[in-house]
Amino acid sequence: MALAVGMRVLTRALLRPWARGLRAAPGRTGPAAGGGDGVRCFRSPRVLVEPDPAAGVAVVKMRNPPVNSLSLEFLTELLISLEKLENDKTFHGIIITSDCPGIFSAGLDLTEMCGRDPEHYAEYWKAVQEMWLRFYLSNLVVIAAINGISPAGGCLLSLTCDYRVLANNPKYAIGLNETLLGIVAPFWFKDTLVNTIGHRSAERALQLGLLFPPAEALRVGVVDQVVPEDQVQSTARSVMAQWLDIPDHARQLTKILMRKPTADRLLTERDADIENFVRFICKDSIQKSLHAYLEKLKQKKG
Ligand SMILES: CCCCCCCCCCC/C=C/C(=O)SCCNC(=O)CCNC(=O)[C@H](O)C(C)(C)COP(=O)(O)OP(=O)(O)OC[C@H]1O[C@@H](n2cnc3c(N)ncnc32)[C@H](O)[C@@H]1OP(=O)(O)O
Repeated sequence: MALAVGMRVLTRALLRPWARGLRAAPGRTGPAAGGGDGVRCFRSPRVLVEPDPAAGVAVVKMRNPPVNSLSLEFLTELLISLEKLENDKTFHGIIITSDCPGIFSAGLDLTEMCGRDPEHYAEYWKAVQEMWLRFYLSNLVVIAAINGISPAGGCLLSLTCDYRVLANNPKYAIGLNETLLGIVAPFWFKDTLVNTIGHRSAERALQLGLLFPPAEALRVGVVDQVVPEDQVQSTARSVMAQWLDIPDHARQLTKILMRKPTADRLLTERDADIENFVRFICKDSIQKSLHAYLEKLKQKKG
């Protein structure tokens, strides 16, 4: 228990000033109607939280259209929602899913990594680290109901969860495809994938930038279950019930036991990781490839 409390204190202490500022800002987030049972439902412009107090579960819907790219503001709102749910003793589990049809998350927001200054890159990267740390170490059961394509950072967010349910739609794919963009998945992205699918499969997937369609994602273990699209949410709910049957303290401590060494690696190298990212992303060659990639995305439309 002391370990669990220690981890919560540590991760809370890591909450960035940008998050504190936003939390205090009136009108950005705020309590909304949550029923007559005293449980509050928190909303923010890009995150919709649907609480089910009787089940001890909240569904967190990402709605940052068009593609749920993980911008600085969106990451901040996601973290604040997570923190609020963690601090509310009503909740023991969350299901994270998308409100954008066909897209779980397009990953990190490329516009946050292009044509900005080094200070911005550092701030953005710290927010990405924070998202990973907070979700990876959350004391809640976190289940991803993946109802759309989920490349790169979108896959990373799924990999922080305790269980992944993917909709069986041939248009959906999931994976860390960074090499296809000419960028390198950082060591903690890599560690999370290795912890999920093993070293050999991770090495192949990372070098080739593989995006796995549902059947392959299940075979390699990137996801735990593939179900018809209309059963993703209900499956996530029944899996959640099974996880919530386990005594919470034993499950939480086991989660920390399994994940702490991986998280510690980033925690001890956090500043160096930010410096590496800023140095890497500021390179002319990287900026050119990211610009070209964004242009290609825009031209795709016609
Ligand atoms: C030495 C070691 C040092 C290591 C240092 C670290 C190195 C850096 C590591 C960085 C890790 C990066 C992780 C990432 O997550 S990068 C992002 C990866 N994501 C993708 O490649 C997905 C890109 N998007 C798509 O493929 C499609 O958009 C998608 C299939 C998701 C949806 O297709 P759809 O046809 O529905 O929509 P559009 O393509 O038309 O897109 C609509 C608009 O959204 C914009 N868009 C899309 N994706 C992003 C994004 N990730 N960020 C920002 N904006 C995005 C797209 O441009 C369209 O915009 P417009 O409407 O303005 O045209």
